[in-house]
Amino acid sequence: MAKISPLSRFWGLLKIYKPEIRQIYFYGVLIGLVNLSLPLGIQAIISYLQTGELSSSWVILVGIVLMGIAVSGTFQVMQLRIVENIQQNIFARSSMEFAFRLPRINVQQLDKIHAPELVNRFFDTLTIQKGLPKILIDFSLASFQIIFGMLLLAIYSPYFIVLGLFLLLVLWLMVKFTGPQGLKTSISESKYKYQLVHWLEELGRTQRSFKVSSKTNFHLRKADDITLDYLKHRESHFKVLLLQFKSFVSFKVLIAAGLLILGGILVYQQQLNIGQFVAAEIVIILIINSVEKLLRVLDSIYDVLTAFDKIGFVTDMNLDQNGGKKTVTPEQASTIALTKVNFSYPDNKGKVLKDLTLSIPSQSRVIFRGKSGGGKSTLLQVIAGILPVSSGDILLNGVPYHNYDKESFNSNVGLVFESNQIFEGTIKENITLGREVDENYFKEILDALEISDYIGQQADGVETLMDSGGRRTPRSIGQKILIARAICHQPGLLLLENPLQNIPKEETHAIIDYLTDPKHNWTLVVIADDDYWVEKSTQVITL
Ligand SMILES: Nc1ncnc2c1ncn2[C@@H]1O[C@H](COP(=O)(O)OP(=O)(O)OP(=O)(O)O)[C@@H](O)[C@H]1O
Repeated sequence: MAKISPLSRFWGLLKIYKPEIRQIYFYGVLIGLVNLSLPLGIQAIISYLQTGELSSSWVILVGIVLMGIAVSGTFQVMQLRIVENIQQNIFARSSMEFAFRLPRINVQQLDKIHAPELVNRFFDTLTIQKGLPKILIDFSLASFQIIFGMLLLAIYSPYFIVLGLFLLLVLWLMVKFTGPQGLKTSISESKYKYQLVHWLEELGRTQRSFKVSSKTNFHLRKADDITLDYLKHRESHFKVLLLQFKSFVSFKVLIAAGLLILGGILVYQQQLNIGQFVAAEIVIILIINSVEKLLRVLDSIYDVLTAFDKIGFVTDMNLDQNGGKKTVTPEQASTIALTKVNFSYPDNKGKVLKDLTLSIPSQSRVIFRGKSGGGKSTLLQVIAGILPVSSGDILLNGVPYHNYDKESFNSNVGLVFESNQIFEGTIKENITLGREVDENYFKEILDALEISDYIGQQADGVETLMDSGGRRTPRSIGQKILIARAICHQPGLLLLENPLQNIPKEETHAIIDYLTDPKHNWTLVVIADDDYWVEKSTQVITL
C-alpha cells in the first residue's frame, strides 16, 4: 500500500471539520478587517487633532476604535469555542479509533511489533490537539492580517502592491525550500523519542531483573545510546528551524526596510499626509508581527504533521478481513478439517506446518503433543483463525474459514493462550469480557474451576479489581480465570494451550474431568503433556 503523506492525512482531517473551519476562517476574515479599524481610526484621530479641535467626531472615532478592539476580541472567543469543539472531537475520535482497531489488527502485522508500544502513538493525538488552534487560528489570523495590511497599504500607494507581492513570493519560496526538510528531520527525531520510551517501558516491565544487576549500567548505556541518537536528530531539526528563523529575520528586515523607505519617500513627496503615514506605520508593525507569528506556527505545523505520520503508522495497519457472510450458530459443536495445509511465518523460510491433513470431529477431545518447536501453538492459532494458512484448505463444519463472518466465527471460539492475558479490570470483567453470561452457568464454572472460594474471600467478590497481568493474584487463580473466560460463552470450539501449567497437580484432574465432560457441546483441542489429558481424550495428534 502506498504510504500516505502526513500532509494528505492533515487535509483528510480538515475535511471532516470543513463547516467548523469555514466558520473559523469567516471570523478570521472579520477579525482581519476589524483590526484595520485601529490604524484607520488613528489616522482619522490624528487628522482631527491636527485641526486643533476636540469635536464630538473625535469622541465617536475613539469609540469606533475601541469597539473594533472589543469586536475583534469577541470573534476570537468564538473561534476558540469552535477550535475547542474540534479538539474534543479529535480526542474522542482517536480514542475510539485505537480501541476499535487494536483487537482487529492482523496478528502477522504485529509479529515484530510490541503492541503496547504501538499504543504510545496515541499521545500524538494530544500533539495534534495542541497544534491545531495554532494552525487554524494563529496561522489564519496572521495570514489575513498580512493580506489585509498589504491591501490597505496598496490604497495609500500602488507601489506597496508590488512590494507586497514580492515579499509574499520570498515567503512562499522560503517555506517551499525548507519545509520538506523540516518535516523529514522532525519525523526522524520523533522516531528516537518513541524508541526511548519503549526502552524505558521495557525497563519498567523487567524492573526486578535490572534491580539485581544494576551494576552493569547496561540499562543506562542503552538509554544513553538512544538519547544520543535522539539529540543528533533533534539538532538536525533545529538547524532547519534556525535556517528558517534566520531567513524570516532577513525577511522581516526586508519588509520593514521596504515599507519604511517607501512610506518615507511618499511622505516626502507629499503623496501621504502625516496621519496616513502613522496609519501605514501601524499596519507595517501589524504585518511584521504577523510574519513572526507565522514563523512560530511553522514549528507547530511540523509537530502536527509528524504526529499524523506516527498515528498513521497504527491506523494504516491491516485489519482482519471480514471474510464472508456465513454465520456460526452459537454453541454449535464444531468439526474441523484440514487438507494439505502449509504454513510458514513471513521471515522464517522453513514451513512450520507442512502438507498437514487432519480431521477433528464434532465434540471430540483432541490433544496436541510433540517436541518443542514442532508447531503445536502455530496449529492452534491456525485452527482459531488467527493465522491464515499459506496454502491448503481449512474447513469449519464443511465450510471454508474465509466464508465465515469474522465476528460470528470468533464468537464461537474459546481460547486460552500461554501468554498472560489478564488486564486491569474486575474479576467479572476479566472472565466475561462484557458478554452476557447465564448466572447459573457462571456459578457452575466458578465452582468447577474451584475459584468460588477465592472469590468469596475477596472483599468485593467478583467485582474485585485485578491489576494488569494479575500481578497480585495467585498464578493458579489467574490461569483459572482465563479458562473461565474461554468457556463462559459456551463456545463450539475450545482451544487451550497448556491451560493447567500453574495449577497444583491435585486440582487438575477435576478440571480436566469438567472440560472433557461429554455434557459440553464443544469440540476441545488442547496442547498438553499431562497423561490424564491423554486418558480423557478421544484423539492424540503428535506434531
Ligand atoms: N512469530 C513467529 N515468527 C517466526 N517464527 C516463529 C514465530 N512463532 C513461532 N515461530 C517458529 O515456528 C516454529 C513452531 O513454533 P510453535 O510455537 O508453533 O511450536 P510449539 O510446538 O508450540 O513449541 P513449544 O512447545 O516450545 O511452545 C518454531 O521453530 C518457532 O521458532
